[in-house]
Amino acid sequence: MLPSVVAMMIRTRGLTRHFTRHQQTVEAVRGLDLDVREGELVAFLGPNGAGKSTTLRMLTTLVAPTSGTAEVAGYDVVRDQRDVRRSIGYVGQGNGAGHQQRGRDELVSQARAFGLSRAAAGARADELLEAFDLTEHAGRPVSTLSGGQRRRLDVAIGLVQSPRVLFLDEPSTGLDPQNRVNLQEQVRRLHREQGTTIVLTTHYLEEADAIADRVVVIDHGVVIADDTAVALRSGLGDLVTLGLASEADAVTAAERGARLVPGASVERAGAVVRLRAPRASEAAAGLVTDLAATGVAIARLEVTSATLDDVFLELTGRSLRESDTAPTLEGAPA
Ligand SMILES: Nc1ncnc2c1ncn2[C@@H]1O[C@H](COP(=O)(O)OP(=O)(O)OP(=O)(O)O)[C@@H](O)[C@H]1O
Repeated sequence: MLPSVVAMMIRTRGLTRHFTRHQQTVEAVRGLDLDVREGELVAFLGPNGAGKSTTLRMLTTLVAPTSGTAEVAGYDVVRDQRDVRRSIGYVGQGNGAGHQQRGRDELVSQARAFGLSRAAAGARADELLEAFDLTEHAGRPVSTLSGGQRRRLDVAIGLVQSPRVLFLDEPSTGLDPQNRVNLQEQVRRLHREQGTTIVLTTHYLEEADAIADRVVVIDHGVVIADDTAVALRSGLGDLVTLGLASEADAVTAAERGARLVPGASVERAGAVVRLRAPRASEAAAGLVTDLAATGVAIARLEVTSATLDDVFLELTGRSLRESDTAPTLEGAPA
């Protein structure tokens, strides 16, 4: 029996997975506590090897937890594997679609595998082809589709059984920027129109920012931040960079900035001053006027909002863009 109402669509407590190979242990996921409500669109963001895929594979019953618990749609991922699988769609990394099959046939056979009649399977396939702009390519063998079209077909296949939760593992990796944006739009539309709970993994900062209601930042198998992208970024504040005509002017600007911008952290390097503070952009105009009145000439002014990469840097001391290499078994954290 499918519980129609569950308090949380996903609930994990102390979810942990170790891998042991050649007598070395990697703690891929370490004590994950996570609650995802029905209808949320959540992105797991983290560098390669952070534990995102392993988390997804536990939630989709593909990998058993070493310890801890996880429930999906009200079902335990260890005890109620069949019910979990019936409630979810899962699109793994790479292409799941068979290469010689035609796109529409692939969708129909998946739908038939889930027990739909021939007519209902055909109707569902057509509906999904339409939703993912694939109708005109429906009769082509999957091997002839472009990377973006194939990925959209993968996501469509994950939706055949109208799952309560859709898991997407790095859906846009390997796609060019245009196809990536296109896929993101389709995912957001699916979420908006159908209200499907969606959990996806990504190591693209822009993707997490653009697509998700909520960003769970994972590093070395633990959650290091969990909030909306806006809240994560605004927690760090805006960055105001002032280029001054001389070092002496920069010293004055740093002093005035520290006084005039509430809660600012101020750094000076030569003739450049950087101020970071919540809503510093609003205080920037007042600072410019103040400095002009003091006779300090500003050669350059730049105001930028924090990015998710700044958030990751603040939390870990590493840039997500730079730390994007997979740790080896030897290099993994103990
Ligand atoms: N089957 C396995 N055997 C041994 N180690 C594994 C296995 N699967 C994952 N790992 C290790 O667990 C850690 C977490 O891997 P995981 O794939 O979950 O990270 P990820 O955040 O999804 O990375 P990516 O973005 O590269 O997919 C890595 O150090 C990885 O090498």
